[in-house]
Amino acid sequence: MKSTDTEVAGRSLVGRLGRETSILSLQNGVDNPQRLRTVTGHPVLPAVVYVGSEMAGPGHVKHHGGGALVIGSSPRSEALAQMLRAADIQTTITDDIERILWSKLATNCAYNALSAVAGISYGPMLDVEGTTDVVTSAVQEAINVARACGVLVQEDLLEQILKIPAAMPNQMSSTAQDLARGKPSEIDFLNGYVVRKGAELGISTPTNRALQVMVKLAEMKRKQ
Ligand SMILES: NC(=O)C1=CN([C@@H]2O[C@H](COP(=O)(O)OP(=O)(O)OC[C@H]3O[C@@H](n4cnc5c(N)ncnc54)[C@H](OP(=O)(O)O)[C@@H]3O)[C@@H](O)[C@H]2O)C=CC1
Ligand SMILES: CC(C)(CO)C(=O)C(=O)O
Repeated sequence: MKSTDTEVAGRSLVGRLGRETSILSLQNGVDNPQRLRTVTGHPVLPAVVYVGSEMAGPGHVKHHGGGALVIGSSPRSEALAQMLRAADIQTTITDDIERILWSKLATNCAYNALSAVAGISYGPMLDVEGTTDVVTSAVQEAINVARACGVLVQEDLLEQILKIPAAMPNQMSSTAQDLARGKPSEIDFLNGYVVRKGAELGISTPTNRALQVMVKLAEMKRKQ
């Protein structure tokens, strides 16, 4: 589910889970596992989802690239990973899930809002002069906030992020898909999270703020 639905969906699980049940959070953003733990009282395994997909119609999932999962380590993770691998889902376990969650968040901060506001797929985005500067600035701000939260991302993160448009040229961000479907976006949990944490920790995040506001304005326009 989307980050906007985490509490409602989590609460709906309360009373339906076995005492030993762990929950897997297959979501973008970095704070969903903690929010799910708070409402369910159950262990929650964070997962980072490396896939580009969309619902092209009822019962029709369109795959644009990727397909791997990285899940956080826990006593349950190996059994879960084996189950996922048996279903042909490439799954790895990491002791450093916070770093990977933040790296994915930086990726979402780079492209989701731009794809959503322009209604454009990733392929041609970097051809527009200045887009690389905006992406670089959004990623650098996210890295600064991650560092202030005690999380060091990989050194070549920006370089990897700049390769994504070539790797998933037809992908529209999940935020673009939300806007197109008239659904609330997750922007407050993506660029918005970086802005909130940045404000808390005294780190300036003007590019992420602008990207968040642009998506909020597009959402407002859709409602008019
Ligand atoms: N799409 C992509 O390419 C990628 C998405 N992600 C992340 O994965 C997560 C899910 O995204 P995605 O699958 O695209 O989202 P979708 O909007 O396609 O699907 C969300 C699903 O959650 C269900 N849902 C919503 N509220 C509840 C609830 N209270 N109880 C039970 N189910 C509920 C919805 O049901 P219903 O349809 O009935 O409303 C829907 O089936 C997000 O965090 C997203 O950022 C990560 C990587 C790539
Ligand atoms: C496609 C991808 C990986 C990058 O933006 C994504 O996570 C999303 O659209 O939310």
